[in-house]
Amino acid sequence: MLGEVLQWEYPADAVLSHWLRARPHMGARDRAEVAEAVFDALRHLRRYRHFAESGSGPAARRLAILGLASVFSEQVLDAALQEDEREWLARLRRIDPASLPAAVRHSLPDWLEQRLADVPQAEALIEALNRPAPLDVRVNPLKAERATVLEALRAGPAARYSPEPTLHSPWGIRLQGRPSVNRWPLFENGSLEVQDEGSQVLVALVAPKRGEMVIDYCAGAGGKTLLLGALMRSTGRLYAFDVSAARLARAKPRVARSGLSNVVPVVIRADGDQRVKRLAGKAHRVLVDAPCSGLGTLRRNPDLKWRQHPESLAELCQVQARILRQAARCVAPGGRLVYATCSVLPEENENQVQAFLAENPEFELLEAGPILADRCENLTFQGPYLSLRPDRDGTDGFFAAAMQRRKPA
Ligand SMILES: C[S@@+](CC[C@H](N)C(=O)[O-])C[C@H]1O[C@@H](n2cnc3c(N)ncnc32)[C@H](O)[C@@H]1O
Repeated sequence: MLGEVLQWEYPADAVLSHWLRARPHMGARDRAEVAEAVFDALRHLRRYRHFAESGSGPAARRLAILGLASVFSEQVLDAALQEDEREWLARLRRIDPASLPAAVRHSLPDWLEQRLADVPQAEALIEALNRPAPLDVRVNPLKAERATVLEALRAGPAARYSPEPTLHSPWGIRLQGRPSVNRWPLFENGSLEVQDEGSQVLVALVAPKRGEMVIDYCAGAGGKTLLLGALMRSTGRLYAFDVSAARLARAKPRVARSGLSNVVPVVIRADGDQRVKRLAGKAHRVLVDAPCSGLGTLRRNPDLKWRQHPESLAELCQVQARILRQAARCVAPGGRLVYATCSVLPEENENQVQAFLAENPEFELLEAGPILADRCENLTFQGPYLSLRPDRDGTDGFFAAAMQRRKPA
């Protein structure tokens, strides 16, 4: 299966789910261990490939052994290996990672190692992106209170996942391990959704109010739509736009579970969409959760660093600029435009916002800190943007900028 993942034809989690679905009799623990080993191999692929050069036998087996070494104790794994494999692994265990070149140690392609070097405290960020993430869920404020849900989780079988309130988001609960949240009654009745804490904070920056007209311009499967709608207390109108009908379709059951009645999903065209044109200058808030490299989510999607390349990134940057320009036209005078990504690269983030503001003087940048002060505690701000990082904030990497269309004088 690792061999198939390494063809890069499909995202790793899709290959893994397909493989696991074909093995219905495999136990929950075995499934979790296979998933962990595959993701570990993807996280550390460059380092493991460097190590695998010294072994013998099929390369995918050597990579799999290195992934499994992160899951099983030395004793358990060694018992399943051949003599030469045991000796090879023992030799590797003695290598000091600090002796390896940085890009090999960090398991990054050269181009990405160079781009990340410009980000402040790059080493800490890269190390955090190379570690597995906990799972964050969000309480649906329309249906439940965080304290009540937390109490219920701690009193039931979910207690083994050590539920804790998230530090920054007032709606989040952090779980350790790999719980199957989608089978929990609180999930089925719409009280809980899976959503990274960073994504929750980003919605707080949009801060929609009751009765407003709001557009989630790149709504996808509705991760942020659901919280936007709940903050509007299911009033007003919340357009969920996306060019992908398949992604929007995945939002449908989630909206149904959440109890929201203000969401209007619309499949739009990338250019010249008439529905978008009709909304020119009308929306109080527009969120652009732009398609991006996703490099801020490497903890959960480690294959992204191997699936992206400088050309795909340059293309994404052009798409981002175009979507931002189009979405901005929908913002009413005095209304708010939020541009967000789950990337940590300046070219997808600050640089996009600066270029947009230079071209569109009718928009001004707002300070994210004061907007978030009443809802989200313990956040660090350096400048006007919201920037979240796994090493500092414990969330995936996110960026967001809030802008306002000036009212005519
Ligand atoms: C980062 S994802 C959105 C994730 C979603 N907001 C969430 O929180 O779950 C970006 C989305 O932008 C959509 N997209 C790509 N090009 C677009 C365009 N020109 N206009 C609107 N949406 C677009 C993609 O289909 C994708 O669903």
